[in-house]
Amino acid sequence: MDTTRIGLDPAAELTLSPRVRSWLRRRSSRADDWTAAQLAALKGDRTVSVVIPARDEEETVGQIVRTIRTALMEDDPLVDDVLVVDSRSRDDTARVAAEAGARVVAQDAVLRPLPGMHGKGEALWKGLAATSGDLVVFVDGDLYDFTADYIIGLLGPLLTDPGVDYVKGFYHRPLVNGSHTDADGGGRVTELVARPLLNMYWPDLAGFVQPLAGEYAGRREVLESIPFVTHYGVEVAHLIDLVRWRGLDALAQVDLGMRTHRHQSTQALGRMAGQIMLTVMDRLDRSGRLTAHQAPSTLLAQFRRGHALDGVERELVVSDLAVQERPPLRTVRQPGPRR
Ligand SMILES: O=c1ccn([C@@H]2O[C@H](COP(=O)(O)OP(=O)(O)O)[C@@H](O)[C@H]2O)c(=O)[nH]1
Ligand SMILES: O=C(O)[C@@H](COP(=O)(O)O)O[C@H]1O[C@H](CO)[C@@H](O)[C@H](O)[C@H]1O
Repeated sequence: MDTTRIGLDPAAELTLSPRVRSWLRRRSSRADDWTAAQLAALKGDRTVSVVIPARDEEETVGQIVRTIRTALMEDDPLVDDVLVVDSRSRDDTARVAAEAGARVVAQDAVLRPLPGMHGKGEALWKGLAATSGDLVVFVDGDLYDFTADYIIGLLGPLLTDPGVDYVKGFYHRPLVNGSHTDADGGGRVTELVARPLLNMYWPDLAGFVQPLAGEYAGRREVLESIPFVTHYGVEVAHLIDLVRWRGLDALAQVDLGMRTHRHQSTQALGRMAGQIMLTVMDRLDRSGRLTAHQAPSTLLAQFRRGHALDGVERELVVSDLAVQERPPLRTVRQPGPRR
């Protein structure tokens, strides 16, 4: 595409906007900028909850919980509560997490009079409801190389700068496929879907290295004031909603080094991508920037090896990608942390 067609001087160096470059300088940090002892001393009477959404994570959740308990509850009292939200697991996630020392709640047991919704965003919203920490840290339960530095890094800006409301982690994301590792092949939905869409419609968010990172933290009063999209739309919706409500400067990011996790299949990521696209289109529609004359279908037809179908040597798999949305938690119950 000819850059002049979109108003760019062909000779100009293509770079981030001055606002984003300034934000990068001021709002990026590293996990080793702080120590657990320093932050534990700075914490004062503020409390910290860690929420781990976990669906079928029996292989990894125990080590994550033990690491947090040992380093950040016993050695240095930085964390006050570790909650694993058992998200309809079909394995021993709940037992493994409890034996490792976590509090465990079943996703559908929280705020029970409400009918249950589905997916990761629901697990996170229920985890927020089932904890009381003034600061809340979200960590995926499928991480292979989790260290306490993830939590320390995410809490650093929140405990040292009252102007920061929400902190995203970033890291190198290898794609590990059996014996083969692509050093930067992870974050496939980030690179193929989320990053292009955010750059197109919310260029102020272009400085986030990992906009879909599953490790992030925020102030409770802020987290309880934003909606949680269900399934995998939750992360992209948080950034869009927060930058609009609190402004870019209330957001920060921290370098957590490296992240390896259990990878989903390409077709599973196709469903995730669809949920993220539906979430983005919803936000564009709400802001009047992309009014759909016809609502997008939420059905996704995928094909895999298997039974022949109508002359095609493939098995048809149709999924409904529809996402829902939990309202801000404070609209559902009394605001603020419950001691
Ligand atoms: O319905 C769900 C789907 C996912 N998860 C958890 O959310 C985290 C991230 O999900 P996943 O690993 O599937 O996403 P990916 O990291 O592959 O993008 C993991 O701890 C999952 O166990 C969950 O609690 N409920
Ligand atoms: O970043 C991504 O593209 C996806 C998939 O990562 P991989 O390609 O499996 O490394 O993973 C993230 O996206 C999800 C949706 O926001 C988050 O919920 C996950 O925590 C995060 O791992």
